[in-house]
Amino acid sequence: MATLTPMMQQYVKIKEEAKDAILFFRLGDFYEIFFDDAITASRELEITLTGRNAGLEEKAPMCGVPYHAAEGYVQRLIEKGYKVAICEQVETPGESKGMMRREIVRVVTPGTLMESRALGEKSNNYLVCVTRSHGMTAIAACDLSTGDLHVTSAPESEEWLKGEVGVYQPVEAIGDAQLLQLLESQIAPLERRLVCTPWEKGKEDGAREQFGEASWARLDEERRVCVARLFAYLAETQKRALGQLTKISVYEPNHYMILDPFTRRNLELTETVRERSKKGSLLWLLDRTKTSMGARTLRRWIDKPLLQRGTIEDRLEAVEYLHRDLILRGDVQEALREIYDLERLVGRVAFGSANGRDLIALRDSLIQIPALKSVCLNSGSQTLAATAQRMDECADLAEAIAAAITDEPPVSVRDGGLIRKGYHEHLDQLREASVNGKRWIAELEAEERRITGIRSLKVGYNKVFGYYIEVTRANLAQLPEGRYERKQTMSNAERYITPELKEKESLILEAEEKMADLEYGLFLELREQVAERIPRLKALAERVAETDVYQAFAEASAEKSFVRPQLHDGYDLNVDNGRHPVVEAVMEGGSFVANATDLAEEGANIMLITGPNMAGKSTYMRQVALISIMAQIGCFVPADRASVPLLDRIFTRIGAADDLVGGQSTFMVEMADIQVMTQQATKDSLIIIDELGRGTSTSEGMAIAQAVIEHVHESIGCKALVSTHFHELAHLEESLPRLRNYCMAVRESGDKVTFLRKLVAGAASTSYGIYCARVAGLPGSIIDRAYGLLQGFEQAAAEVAVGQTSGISAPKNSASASEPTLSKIEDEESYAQQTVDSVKQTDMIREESSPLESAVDDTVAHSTLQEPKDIAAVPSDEVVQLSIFGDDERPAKSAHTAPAKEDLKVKKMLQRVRDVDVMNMTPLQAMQILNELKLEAQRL
Ligand SMILES: Nc1ncnc2c1ncn2[C@@H]1O[C@H](COP(=O)(O)OP(=O)(O)OP(=O)(O)O)[C@@H](O)[C@H]1O
Repeated sequence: MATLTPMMQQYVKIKEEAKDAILFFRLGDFYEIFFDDAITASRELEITLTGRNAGLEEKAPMCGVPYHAAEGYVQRLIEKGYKVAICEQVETPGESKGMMRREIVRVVTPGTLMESRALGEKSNNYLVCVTRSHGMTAIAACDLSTGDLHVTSAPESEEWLKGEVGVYQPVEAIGDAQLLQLLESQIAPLERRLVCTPWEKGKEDGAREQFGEASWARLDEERRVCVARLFAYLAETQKRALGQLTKISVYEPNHYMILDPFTRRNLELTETVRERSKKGSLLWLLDRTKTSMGARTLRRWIDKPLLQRGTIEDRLEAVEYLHRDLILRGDVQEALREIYDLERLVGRVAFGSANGRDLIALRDSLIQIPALKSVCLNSGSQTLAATAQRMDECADLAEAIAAAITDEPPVSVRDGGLIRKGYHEHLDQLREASVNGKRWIAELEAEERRITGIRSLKVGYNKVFGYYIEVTRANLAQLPEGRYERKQTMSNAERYITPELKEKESLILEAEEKMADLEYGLFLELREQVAERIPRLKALAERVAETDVYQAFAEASAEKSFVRPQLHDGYDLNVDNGRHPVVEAVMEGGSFVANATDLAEEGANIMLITGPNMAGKSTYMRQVALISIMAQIGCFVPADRASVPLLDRIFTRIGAADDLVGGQSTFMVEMADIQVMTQQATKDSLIIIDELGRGTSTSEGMAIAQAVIEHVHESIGCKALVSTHFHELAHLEESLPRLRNYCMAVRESGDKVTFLRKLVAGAASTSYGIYCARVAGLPGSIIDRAYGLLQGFEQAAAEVAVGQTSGISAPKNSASASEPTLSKIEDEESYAQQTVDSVKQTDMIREESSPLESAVDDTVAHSTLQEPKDIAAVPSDEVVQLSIFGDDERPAKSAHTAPAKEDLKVKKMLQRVRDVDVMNMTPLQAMQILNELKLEAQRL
């Protein structure tokens, strides 16, 4: 039987330690990859797959990458979701007999990347560990590149876990297999990608030692378990000291507003729903930070609005000073501009990869601190002064670096040229020796020419023979006897040496070698000094980042005319002329229409908003949520005045892009969300539901919507904004004392509808669905027919309503409540059956089209409708609700007889037309559906 070669035996043994990673096996100047790893890597990296004799009958598949270019390849594999184990030769050639020793020196994983090229400057790169112990679920989130480590825990709850992990947008997760499964199914589809590794090993002693007895003692049991596991994973993959991990930031979940992953996405806090880009998000709007640390902190703040009023007021106080004092703001910005990414610099120092340039960047950053500090101390703001007071200038370090490192050091730390003259006596002597030696040699040429009289004589150098004197063949006769020793014969010349030349040469070479070693040693010493100050530097970075966020808030607030919100511990939320900050920012010409909000414990706390598509309902509801979030992160808000309570949670159910998860239908997702909401919302929460109950048949949807609204009203008592297409729900205002109807005002003139974007009291009377269909270009005959049918339906519904109590009641039996309107229009049995079928089919069509409703494209659909030229110019008394069916506009009343089969088709068609939710579609989807409708219409 064939046996593996000794080297391949070594490979196989090492590969055992890194089964889930691609093993880069160092052989000379290459990392070689073998067997299945080679097949995967050659495919993913598009490199040639070859074979190597491994002692087996067939060659082992192999591919390789040069060691100096490995970083890029490793990165590409990591980006594709692989882990890479780096195996190095850990002894120099010839050190021992036989096979050279090799070991895995590091396993690179998505969550443990240190190479800055692969890391987003303005975002963290989190690895999370999730564990279950002592009846609790714990989360530890770590960014190894900055040394950030956050830990928290809560009584076991999947909802909580999903929400909390989502905050970190992790790229990698480890811990309990079961919890990871949950994350894989729930978080991974929302985040870019999540590499999960079940991990049971803990290293409590190691972690305790790392973070110190005192901070360990403060951790609850379940948090210790979690941190210990995370630490074990890091220790095992990184195989080196992790000096950047100095502090555990412990927090309690109830210190922050809870925002579940959907709410964060729906409100577009850090990225947009559709493109998933930062542009168009709240983060994008507010990011006026000058440093990467500031940018990362801003993102964290936006993801975690505060619940302690004192801390929020502190932030607002700093923002206020910076907001009103332009010069102060300018000075702070100026000082921040020159500060590099201290956190990542520190990370590289701890990791051992910081070079001379990193230390110079550190020096330059530290030099700015006194100026920043003094500006903040003299700002008048207590918050800024307190932050500045805690800024450790680390002046000793700045001086040490300035004294040691040259201004423009090379990238490499091993080849010299790093250390300043005058820093180290022996180094200076060596330099002197080298310089003198070189000068002596430079002078030698002239001297020998003079002595020999040979003008073409020259002194040269090559790697094999070192320095030599070269004389051309033609001049050999002129050489004085015995002066030189022949070393090398060339075709046209002879090369000679002299003992003195050799002496100088060894002096120079020795000096240069020693110099490089000495410089490297001195550099490492200095880097070690920096490493000792990592906790101080990290604390400084935190303060700088905070200051940066304050000035960013102030800058954005000044530019966008935001005002300082008044926070209070009560219930009521009052906003005068509130705006949606991002919609406003992207709209040209400042035409955003501001709207007020008044939600009061003693008055109305539920707003039921009706109105046609595109009227601005979603924008308004999101704006209320955003104003609260901005206030609770300590930023000014887009309004003329805002008095806001501390919300413990914002819950949104906005029908956009929410059916991404697990292929569930929109309706199922909606119901699951509502279930969570009913369980978790408290009186201090804000609930926002857009298009409640739209995923199912009209009557069932309406019934569910009513039941949910009643529950919010009666049992939860929180503030709620609910939009609905069901105008019929307006009657709830009569039975629910704390609910008020609102609608978005619309003005009609002739056959044009103008959206005024103004919120007014009262309910909307129509949804303008057919109007939208006309604007979308459906044939006139269909539109006329649709109006005729609609009139018939309305009449029939009115007749039916006469015999019923007002409004609809929660259905006791959904079967009986599922087809009230259509089935009652006709009494013919066969027609009733057809109608039931048609309703069912309509429902199916809705189900099918639900994914189309998952994305919002306002702009294209928007542009198909007439817009007001100048909204501000619309007199307020014109802001009234009119029926689109002005008598003169309405088509002649058609005789309403028992409908023929065609009518049924038209009804179905009409139903679809009414259901088309153009605003919630991408342009492509809208075009597709409109084409379909046109074709169908032509067939009719
Ligand atoms: N207050 C406002 N001032 C100016 N323009 C606005 C305002 N509110 C919304 N808009 C514009 O109208 C567009 C549609 O708004 P929005 O999506 O909120 O409508 P909607 O009533 O929720 O519609 P749908 O029911 O179809 O979802 C927005 O993209 C924005 O461009």
